[in-house]
Amino acid sequence: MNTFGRNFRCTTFGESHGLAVGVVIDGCPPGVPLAEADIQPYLDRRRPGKSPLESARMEPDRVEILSGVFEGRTTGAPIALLVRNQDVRSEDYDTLRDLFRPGHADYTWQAKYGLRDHRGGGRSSGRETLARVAAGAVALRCLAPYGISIRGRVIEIHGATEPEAMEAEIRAALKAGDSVGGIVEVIASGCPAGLGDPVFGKLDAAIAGAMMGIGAVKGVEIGEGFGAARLLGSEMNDPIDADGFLSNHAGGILGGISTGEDIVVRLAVKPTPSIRKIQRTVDTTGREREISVGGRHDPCIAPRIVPVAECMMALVIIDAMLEQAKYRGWEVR
Ligand SMILES: Cc1cc2nc3c(=O)[nH]c(=O)nc-3n(C[C@H](O)[C@H](O)[C@H](O)COP(=O)(O)O)c2cc1C
Ligand SMILES: C=C(O[C@@H]1CC(C(=O)O)=C[C@@H](OP(=O)(O)O)[C@H]1O)C(=O)O
Repeated sequence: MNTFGRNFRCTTFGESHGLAVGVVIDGCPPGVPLAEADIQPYLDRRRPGKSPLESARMEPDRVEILSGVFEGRTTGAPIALLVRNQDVRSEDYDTLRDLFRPGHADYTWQAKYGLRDHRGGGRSSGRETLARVAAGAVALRCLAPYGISIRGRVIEIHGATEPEAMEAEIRAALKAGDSVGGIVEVIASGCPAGLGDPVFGKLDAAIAGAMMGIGAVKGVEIGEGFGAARLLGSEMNDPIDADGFLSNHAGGILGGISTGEDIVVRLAVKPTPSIRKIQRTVDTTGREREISVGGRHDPCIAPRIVPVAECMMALVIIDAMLEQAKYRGWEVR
């Protein structure tokens, strides 16, 4: 499945070591002011090579708007956004042609398609997320007039919660040829009450699906999440008075519909699969082998996921806003 969304439909395309990665957005309302400069800052936050604690692949990730914008405004036609790959070094991946990396998608893509683009994981590479970020930036442009803002942050790395300790965990893993995971939190503020579509199109289900659809995400919780299982009803419920909700254990969603409070989501991000440390694996003939993975990799994916998760949240919310507009008659512009 390469398409996301019911109303604001995004189809991403491209491979990590192909010519380019991009997205076609169909369903963006007409008349939204949009320029490359509105999208580029989000891609700049996501791109690799910004610090020694992430992949050393140097990609400028300059976005080109190919269609759907005329005289600075969206036309209602499909918006095609393109980013050309510039620093692939595919030869570093030659040994992966016949070998499966433990923890990556190599084994399962081979099982599904009977072949795979082994260069940097092809489409299973986290590089595909640049297309989601470009689409999310357009969604955020649409949401801006409504006072909706979305912010993410890393709250834990390998058990550490203080910024310096988190960084030390990544450095230690890098030095050991290993990797670490972490927890990312995303909060959407300013969403109106009433977004989401019960029974099967619940807002929390849509958010969980969107977040789980990001590579390396192994868990999603909303509000109290797994902690809710350990609370009493009187602790979990959010009392209401004439001014609104007095707490937000629900994480901004009840009955699959937004309450108008902050929507609070946390993602568990696994340690990066591609590591230098030697591990056991098999080749495509089933022969047992050992592997130490080359190429340029993130020692920790959690910090890189922050802008991606923000943009996935934006895509879910614009989709829900456009759906709600059908019922309530207001326009998203
Ligand atoms: C932004 C981002 C960056 C990533 N960087 C790497 C990386 O450098 N090396 C790697 O092996 N996996 C990386 N991943 C994770 C793999 O793409 C992912 O683990 C793989 O596709 C298998 O999917 P799964 O972990 O969701 O099962 C990254 C993922 C994202 C979203
Ligand atoms: C290139 C990016 O991240 C990549 C995500 C990734 C992976 O396996 O997910 C592996 C590395 O690159 P390659 O696909 O060349 O192996 C990372 O550098 C990017 O985010 O733009």
